[in-house]
Amino acid sequence: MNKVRKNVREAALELLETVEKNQSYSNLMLNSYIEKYGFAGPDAGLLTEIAYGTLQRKQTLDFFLAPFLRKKIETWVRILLRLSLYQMVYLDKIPDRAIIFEAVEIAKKRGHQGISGMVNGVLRAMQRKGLPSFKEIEDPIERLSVATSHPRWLVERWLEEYGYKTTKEMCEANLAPPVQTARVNVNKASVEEVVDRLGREGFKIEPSPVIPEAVRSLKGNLARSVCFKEGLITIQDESSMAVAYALDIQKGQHILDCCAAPGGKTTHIAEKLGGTGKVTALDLHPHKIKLIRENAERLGLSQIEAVVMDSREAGQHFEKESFDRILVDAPCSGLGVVRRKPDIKYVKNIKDMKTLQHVQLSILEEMAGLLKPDGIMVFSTCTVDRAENEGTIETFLKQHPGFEPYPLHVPEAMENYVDGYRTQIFPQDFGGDGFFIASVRKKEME
Ligand SMILES: C[S@@+](CC[C@H](N)C(=O)[O-])C[C@H]1O[C@@H](n2cnc3c(N)ncnc32)[C@H](O)[C@@H]1O
Repeated sequence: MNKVRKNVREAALELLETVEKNQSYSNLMLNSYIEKYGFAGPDAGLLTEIAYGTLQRKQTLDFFLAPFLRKKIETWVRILLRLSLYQMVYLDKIPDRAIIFEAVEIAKKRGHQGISGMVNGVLRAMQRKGLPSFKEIEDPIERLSVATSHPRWLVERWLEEYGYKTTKEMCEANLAPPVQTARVNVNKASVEEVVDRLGREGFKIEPSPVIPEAVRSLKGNLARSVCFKEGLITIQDESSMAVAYALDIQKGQHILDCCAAPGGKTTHIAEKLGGTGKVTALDLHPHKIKLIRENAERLGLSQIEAVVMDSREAGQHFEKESFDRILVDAPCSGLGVVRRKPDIKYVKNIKDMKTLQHVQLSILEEMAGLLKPDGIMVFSTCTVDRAENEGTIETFLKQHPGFEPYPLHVPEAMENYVDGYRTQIFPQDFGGDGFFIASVRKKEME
């Protein structure tokens, strides 16, 4: 099928308008735009850079623009100004005159002469007069919020929960693009073999300093590698890889992964079982269960059974106390992954977090009955929020005297981040996603 040719910046404008209007997730939208307009290579890279960068720095760009805008402007014009300014300030490969020329052409096509003149005038004035300084913002909380483009309520919440230094480092780390990492399927190849093979495929690879079975890609998208197609690797963040360690897996065990799609952790668990035991993977949605099955097949992991099920009803389908280990990788606010999904920081709110905590507790509650005595249950989220993380697991422990904290197992390089039975990983710690992991044990006699 012939794809409609589209200019990269016009596509970026369209994508950002859709994200803003529908509050839809930028990472999903990006893939569909790349597909829709048939972008590849440098064009796909530039679209990603402009769309993510503009979204990531939205508040900062609006602060820069404010003194140059005299009246209210339409949303698409604001987005066009933001994405042009993003390129002028943060990308050094494209000359300003080319950026302004393109912005004016898009404005002409989309609007009338007046709008294109205004876009031209604003961008040229910014070029001439320079940008306002963050030093003009007296309130330190507001300054951090604007300079790092994190909503004020979130900065205030993190300041209260983690203090100024950690919050500032986290907000800054959230602006840096993540390094792509992959987990080696050690049942099929060693890390050295995979590093060597990916190197020969043209990728720039180094072994992970944090996770023994992981590699980092300094150049190239590993999802396009032959190693990926042959099931030698899985694209996964390093923090996420720590979760399977927490389960303290022994060969032959039956493990339940009750919020499993797309199966990043399910497949890691199965790899750790090394062809023994069984993993039962649940998720709410049939299309997501399909992803788990596809991943299991690609990796050659036959001991995974994926089932569509609401894990809050799992007690009706499985025998009581029938699993050796249970993973609750719960639905969460996702504030640990804003580097990958910048829209999260603008759309989530405290109400969402309370609702999610309620869901998390209902899932943990249902799972409690399915775990064998002496079994271990791990609760994890990809968020950074004390109430949602520590709050949920502490509430669970209070409500379930038959459970106790179990010392958290992590790879050696992560031991410094552990606090007894739990860890809150920040994006600035070793470059992984913000993640929370806690492990609890069911006492022998409940
Ligand atoms: C954080 S994601 C899981 C990521 C996955 N563990 C991985 O590593 O690839 C949470 C998942 O939980 C699923 N989910 C949410 N509520 C659920 C429920 N009540 N029962 C089963 N799955 C649920 C969502 O569909 C989503 O796929």
